[in-house]
Amino acid sequence: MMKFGGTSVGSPTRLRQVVELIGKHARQGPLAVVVSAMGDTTDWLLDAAHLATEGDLEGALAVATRIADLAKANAAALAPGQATALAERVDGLLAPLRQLLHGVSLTRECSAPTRDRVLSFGELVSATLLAELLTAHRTPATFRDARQLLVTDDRFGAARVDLVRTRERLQAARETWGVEVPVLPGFIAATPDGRTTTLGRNGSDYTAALVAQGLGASEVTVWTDVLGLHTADPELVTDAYPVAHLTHGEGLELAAVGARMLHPRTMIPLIESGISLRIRNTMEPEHPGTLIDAIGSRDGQRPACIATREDLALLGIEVRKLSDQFQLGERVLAALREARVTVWMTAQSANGQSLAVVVPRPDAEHARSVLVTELAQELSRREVEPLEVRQPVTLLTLVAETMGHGVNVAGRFFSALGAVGVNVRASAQGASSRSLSCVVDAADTAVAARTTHAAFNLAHQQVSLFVLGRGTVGGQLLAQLRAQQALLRDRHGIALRVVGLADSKRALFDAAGLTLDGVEARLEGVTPEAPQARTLVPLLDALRRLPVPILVDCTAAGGLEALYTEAFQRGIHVVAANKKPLALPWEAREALVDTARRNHVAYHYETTVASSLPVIDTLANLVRTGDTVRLITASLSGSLGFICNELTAGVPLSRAVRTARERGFTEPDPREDLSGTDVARKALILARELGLPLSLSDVALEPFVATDECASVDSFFQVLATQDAAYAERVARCRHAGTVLRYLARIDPSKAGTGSPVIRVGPVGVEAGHPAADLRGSESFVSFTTTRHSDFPLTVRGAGAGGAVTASGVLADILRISQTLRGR
Ligand SMILES: Nc1ncnc2c1ncn2[C@@H]1O[C@H](COP(=O)(O)OP(=O)(O)O)[C@@H](O)[C@H]1O
Ligand SMILES: N[C@@H](CC(=O)OP(=O)(O)O)C(=O)O
Repeated sequence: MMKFGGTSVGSPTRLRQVVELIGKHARQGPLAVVVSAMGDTTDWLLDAAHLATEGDLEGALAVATRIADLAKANAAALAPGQATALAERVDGLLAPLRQLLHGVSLTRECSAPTRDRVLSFGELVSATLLAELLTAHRTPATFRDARQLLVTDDRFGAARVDLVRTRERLQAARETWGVEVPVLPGFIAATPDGRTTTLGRNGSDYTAALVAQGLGASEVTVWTDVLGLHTADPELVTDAYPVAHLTHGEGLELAAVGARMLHPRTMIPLIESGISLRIRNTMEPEHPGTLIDAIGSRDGQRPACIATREDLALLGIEVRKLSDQFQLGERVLAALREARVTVWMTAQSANGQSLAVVVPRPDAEHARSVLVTELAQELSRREVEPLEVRQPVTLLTLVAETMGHGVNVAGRFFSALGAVGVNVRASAQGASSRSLSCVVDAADTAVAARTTHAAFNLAHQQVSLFVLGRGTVGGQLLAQLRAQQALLRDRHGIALRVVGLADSKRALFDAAGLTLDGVEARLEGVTPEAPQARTLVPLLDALRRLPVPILVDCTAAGGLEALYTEAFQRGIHVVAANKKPLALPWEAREALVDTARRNHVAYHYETTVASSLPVIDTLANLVRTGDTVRLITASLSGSLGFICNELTAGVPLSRAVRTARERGFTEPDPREDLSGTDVARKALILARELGLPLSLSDVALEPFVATDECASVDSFFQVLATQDAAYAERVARCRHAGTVLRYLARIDPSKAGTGSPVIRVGPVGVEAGHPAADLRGSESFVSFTTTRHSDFPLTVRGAGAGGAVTASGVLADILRISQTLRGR
């Protein structure tokens, strides 16, 4: 048995392949064919019915013409010599459809039986034409009307098949058929009195399974447009991959929870009769595709599949009174069964007091009114809360044969969803232990499918980065990512993907990941747009939907705290080298940190003090472990450290500053360093880690160079040159006194509340033996004198400035988030 889906017969190229495949297999042994409507014909027919109901007959007939044109074009391409005859055939077949649409437009009513009749024309046309085309290509074939073979009840739209009568008819028919290949329309059937019914969307697979069973076929091949059944819908999850071999049980579970590949009932006849099912790609017929049989995979490779069923509604029913007299679950399900509403999932609380039911969204209102009637008395006595309907929602299910044996499957499933901020509205685990289902909002479908799929199928943790700034730090970060990406993925299981890059005026974003080679030049090509922070907010909405989203702030810009807040509120982590948001007035800084905490996201800023040196984390650990910090002394400015060393070596001030700037040691605006403001900010960040509610105005600050009169960076350099001699003299005085000029910060928590400043920042002449005396180049140091480290202060020392080291610190912060998520 071969079944060809709409995707296989939608274009001449594919149809040609179908005719060839059938020809080849028909020569090898008896073969039967089931075919679906061409391309999207079924959707078009639904549109036509809708337009006619609205009274738009012209629109409805135009749709009918579109369907006819597609069929004629396909037929003409395959059998040019018979184009006219086949076109007439198509028109003849569709004439009753036009009459039907006419009728609907007059009555403005399209009942379920009428809708099924309208829908049947898609399959009728494609099966009739396929039989003709096969015959024209020397594979004798005959159209066999499924409506005379498949007997159903009268649940139009989702009819139930009378299996016994259907099997009898198929067996009897087979006796009368000749050697020609029978070509049957999928999806359609009829009631015992001959009224056309349909089996539900994607029902052709079910037709194929039933016909295979009735005719005694050994195998069913479903030909489609993908290389088999994938671990998830490949349209939603780009990383999904085809599964080679599944058990019938897994196939049944996937079908039951709504994997679009398989109609819910397809597996049953196959299991009953031990028929294997293959899913293959029409355009790649050599590829083995997916095999679903009684045995399943023998090589122990058992992928976990994610199925998504969309366009559903969740009905919530809650009993107020604690009592078991309602038998809520039984009554609700019986009422819905009676009303012929399909129930995709139910979840009942352990005490039976609340119940969630998932139904097709188009049936939601009907289901609600059925339940309101069923529970009318209880509702009027206010024993049951008013029914809640949430829609549209998606049923997301993890299916794996070995799930029952795995540890922490549910934990991984739900924490993956939680990590990307997806709310689980209801959940259920079947007794089979083969599946775990949950209901999520429709808007979360893609992100939920991608994250859960990755959590179970991918060896690596995906991380999505939105990088702000491409200056000294941002540029280096991109270079390091380029260099480390492959190693991090292959050796450490972390796949870092830069999805966004922005500077102060432009932004680039691609959810699939930006190619890092040449990305800066591409950003340059974007039309500038300002103000930046506001235009970035919509991109955060896209970022939050990606796995482990992190906003990486490599700028030194002010005012980004609003963007951080927006990020935190969307469940996005922030890694920042930017000190400014941390130097805001105490309350604003607290509010920012608190927003991150409340939204359970990380805000890492190790590089804001002494670049990549482990200062913040060291201090946080001292505090967390109950040590008391008595004094912090530090040389926190790599640039001022460098400048002091240059001055000591006899270099004039203005030249020393220029070199520091060129080497990337200073802030973009060197006045921030030379005024001492940058050091004051860093000292403030450290003091606040101790819980001291201080602000920048509390810092006793003596600048290294007064920068007040300089309106611009250029004028500042002019002023600097006039001070070269004074600074040379100052250094000489220090040398004379046996000291070295340094710019230090001192934090003394014991001064808190005394009126004396806790934080002092300024130039100091230090004597030999002081930890700052022999600092080289741009080296920084921070020393913590604590209760536990009282005799020998805990000292952190090393390169404390520069693009490359800062970027490596930023990368380390990013990795810290990724590793925590992997539980390492
Ligand atoms: N788990 C899955 N594996 C493969 N394809 C899937 C899966 N889930 C959804 N799909 C989608 O189903 C499509 C094929 O289904 P369908 O449109 O019904 O094809 P056909 O017309 O051939 O029956 C694929 O193109 C793919 O986008
Ligand atoms: N044409 C019907 C039946 C079907 O199964 O089609 P396909 O094989 O293209 O999924 C539908 O669209 O629902």
